[in-house]
Amino acid sequence: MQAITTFFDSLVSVIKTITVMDVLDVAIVSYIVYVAFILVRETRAAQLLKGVIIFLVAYVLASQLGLESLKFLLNAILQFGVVTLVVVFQPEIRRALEKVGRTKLRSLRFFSSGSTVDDATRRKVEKAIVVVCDAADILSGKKTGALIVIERKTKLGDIISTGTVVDAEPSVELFGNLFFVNTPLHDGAVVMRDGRVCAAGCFLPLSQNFEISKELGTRHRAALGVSENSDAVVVVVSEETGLISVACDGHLHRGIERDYLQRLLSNELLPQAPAAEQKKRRFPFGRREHR
Ligand SMILES: Nc1ncnc2c1ncn2[C@@H]1O[C@H](COP(=O)(O)OP(=O)(O)OP(=O)(O)O)[C@@H](O)[C@H]1O
Repeated sequence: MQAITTFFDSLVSVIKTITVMDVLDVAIVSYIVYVAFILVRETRAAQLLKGVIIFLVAYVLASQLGLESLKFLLNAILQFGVVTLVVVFQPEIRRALEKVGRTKLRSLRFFSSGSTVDDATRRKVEKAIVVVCDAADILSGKKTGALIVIERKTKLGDIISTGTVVDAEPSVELFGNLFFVNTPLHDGAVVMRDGRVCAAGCFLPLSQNFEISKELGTRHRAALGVSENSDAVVVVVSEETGLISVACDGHLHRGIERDYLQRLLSNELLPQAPAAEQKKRRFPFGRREHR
């Protein structure tokens, strides 16, 4: 009984020393950990996170139990580990930092005041989405390979500069011409910006993801690559199978029907009303991922 009283006394005295700033401090750190977890949840960095936690637990145990050799070894790994992790996970770190950079205050729930895109831009994007879907459907039927990158907030100037500037209103005929086999611009990707076809024949970075299915060639790897390094949405039509796929946020969604493609692109590219935005999930019709 005496021990319990002493325990509660010391608990109360510890609680009394907690200030508002301590609570704020813990809340901020918890939020950062939560955001970091959300950012890495569906990337290969998630496995890394587990590895790091196991490593830290081993380090603490080694220190507590006085296992000096193990502690020395873990210490040595730790010294090189940080640099190695930064090099190996450079794409993930870059993407996470870009995501943080793209966060707008008003997109936080407290500041949310609805859509900021004017009606004219919205109509232009809506029209472009329909054209991209129609074109993808037709190219899919003809088994003509296509790669269409739709720029969002991350500017793709470095990718556009590898191709030829087109700057044209999108149309099914234009996409048909651009991807027609053996024409000068059919090799590479078309980049769209603000509802217009900005450039064609662009070279994209290939994905470094070693978990991608072996049956996927460089067109799909290029689509994934640009979606890993930016917030672009990429539509791919396979020359081999005619399948339509979409790469977004480092994920490839294969075998998509035209109508599903239109709903998906609308969800990703058109700002939602605040209430709808809260309900919105990425790829709301279920993940169709095949790697
Ligand atoms: N880094 C790249 N950037 C842009 N386009 C690329 C890139 N790599 C390949 N491509 C395009 O993909 C074409 C080659 O596709 P490949 O057959 O290797 O890929 P795939 O994923 O198997 O596609 P498909 O199913 O259409 O055959 C190239 O001719 C080129 O048009």
